[in-house]
Amino acid sequence: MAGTGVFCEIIDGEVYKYYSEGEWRKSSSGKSVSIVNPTTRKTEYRVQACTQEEVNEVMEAAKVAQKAWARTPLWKRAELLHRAAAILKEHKGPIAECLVKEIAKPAKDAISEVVRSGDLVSYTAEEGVRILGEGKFLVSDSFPGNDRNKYCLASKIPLGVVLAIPPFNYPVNLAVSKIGPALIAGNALVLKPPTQGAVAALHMVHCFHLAGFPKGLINCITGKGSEIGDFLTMHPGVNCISFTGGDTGIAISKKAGMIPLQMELGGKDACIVLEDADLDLAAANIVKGGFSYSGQRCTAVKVVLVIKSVADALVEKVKDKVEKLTVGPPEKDCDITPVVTESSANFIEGLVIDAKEKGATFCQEYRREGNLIWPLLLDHVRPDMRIAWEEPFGPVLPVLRINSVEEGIHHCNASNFGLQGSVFTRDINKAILISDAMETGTVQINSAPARGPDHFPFQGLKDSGIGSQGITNSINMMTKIKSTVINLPTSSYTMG
Ligand SMILES: NC(=O)C1=CN([C@@H]2O[C@H](COP(=O)(O)OP(=O)(O)OC[C@H]3O[C@@H](n4cnc5c(N)ncnc54)[C@H](OP(=O)(O)O)[C@@H]3O)[C@@H](O)[C@H]2O)C=CC1
Ligand SMILES: O=C(O)C(O)COP(=O)(O)O
Repeated sequence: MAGTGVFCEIIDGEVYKYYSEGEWRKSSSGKSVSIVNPTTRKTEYRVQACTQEEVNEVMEAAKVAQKAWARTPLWKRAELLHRAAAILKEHKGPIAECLVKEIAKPAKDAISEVVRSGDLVSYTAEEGVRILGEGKFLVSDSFPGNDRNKYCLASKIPLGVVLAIPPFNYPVNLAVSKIGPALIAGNALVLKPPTQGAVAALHMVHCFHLAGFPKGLINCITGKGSEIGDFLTMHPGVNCISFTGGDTGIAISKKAGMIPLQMELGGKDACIVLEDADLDLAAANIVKGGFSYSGQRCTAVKVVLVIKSVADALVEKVKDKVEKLTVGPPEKDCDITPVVTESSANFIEGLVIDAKEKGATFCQEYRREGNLIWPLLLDHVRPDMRIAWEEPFGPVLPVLRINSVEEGIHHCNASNFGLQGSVFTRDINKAILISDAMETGTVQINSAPARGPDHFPFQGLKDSGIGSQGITNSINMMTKIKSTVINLPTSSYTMG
């Protein structure tokens, strides 16, 4: 059970502690932030509302710990990460329990998130050993006018302190996807978990604590992003920010100093279905892509663009599958569970009402109880409706009927987002041309958008992000190149 057994030291009475200098502490603010269970809409947990002084302490501790960590052999860093991954998986039960209660993630998916996180950390350790264990050796005579008298040794060095800010929908997985790469590359880390999901994240941090990482190397500050966010992201002690979330990321990128930024933001992933598509395959992927975790994934299918001649058939197949989705509490492992907050449910409802007023066809009756919204397919959506462009982050999926592939590509590229897209066709040549034309970070051919497998590059264009994630890219992003040039008194040619 959460907060008990090996986790008993992370809680004080009713309030979870924050993690600083290798210890679980109570904030001197005397204030806490409540986490409301999306299903019961009652306070489930409380976390510390950390102060600016506590942020300063954590940054100072991280800076000191990083220096020693950078001198720790790479294989030892990897060994500790493997240990943390094993502990994380061993304690998947209580961590998943928090995900169910804090963010209403269906029970099975909650377990999968923790297991996937353990695997991610292990893979990161192995990949780090491979890619950080080698550098580049360059010689000068390949550039015009130079003799072979300079040898350049280029290697990857840590950045310093990485600030990691994940979103509510993957509070554990999108935290470790930042923590793992930061640590293997020799950085220290300050985590600011999302408020909804903070307790799951604190349990995950404790697994790193139990693995025996040095004091101060990993830290976790809790509190509302709107209150301590700016202080954290503009803190002079931060050398890199890795953020996943919504528009907040755009604001952060404008305020942050001259430091590397990794931003994974929103998406409006389009699914283009051509007349020659396997409609059963397309329908299955549209339902899985559009409705898993109730549509609260940045990579969810968020708009279907289907060629008119096959639209009736596709909509019918999707509708049949939507009607089979189970709706209810996450504890019962239902497909559709309550969305994360009441304000999120209100926002989704606003998009639905707008579509209704402008004449969209409702394939199901709209139904809502509290934060629970029944899955809804909206047909005959037109570009003048908000839902054609905005990201509901909920179980509501619009279908736009298109006359041509060009119209579909135009709609996709007119969006300010550019995360992923997908295309369904049996013609691989057409699929490649469409993929090239879509202004998105990834295009999936004959499958729904998805971030994983976690070692694949994952990036958004336009307002969907800066830089690229995926294990290898994140490790590289959290390092700098350092060159040492050996200047020889005379040119030297091997075997020359
Ligand atoms: N591209 C991707 O990989 C993903 C994108 N997303 C996008 O994220 C959005 C939903 O996630 P959500 O968690 O609500 O996103 P938010 O942008 O609201 O929050 C993300 C994180 O930022 C924190 N935060 C809030 N304000 C600040 C601030 N001023 N400074 C620093 N940090 C701050 C939040 O903390 P707190 O909770 O305390 O407010 C949370 O930890 C959707 O738009 C979705 O598309 C989500 C997942 C993945
Ligand atoms: O946070 C998200 O929504 C993602 O990064 C998507 O991850 P997924 O494709 O594995 O659900």
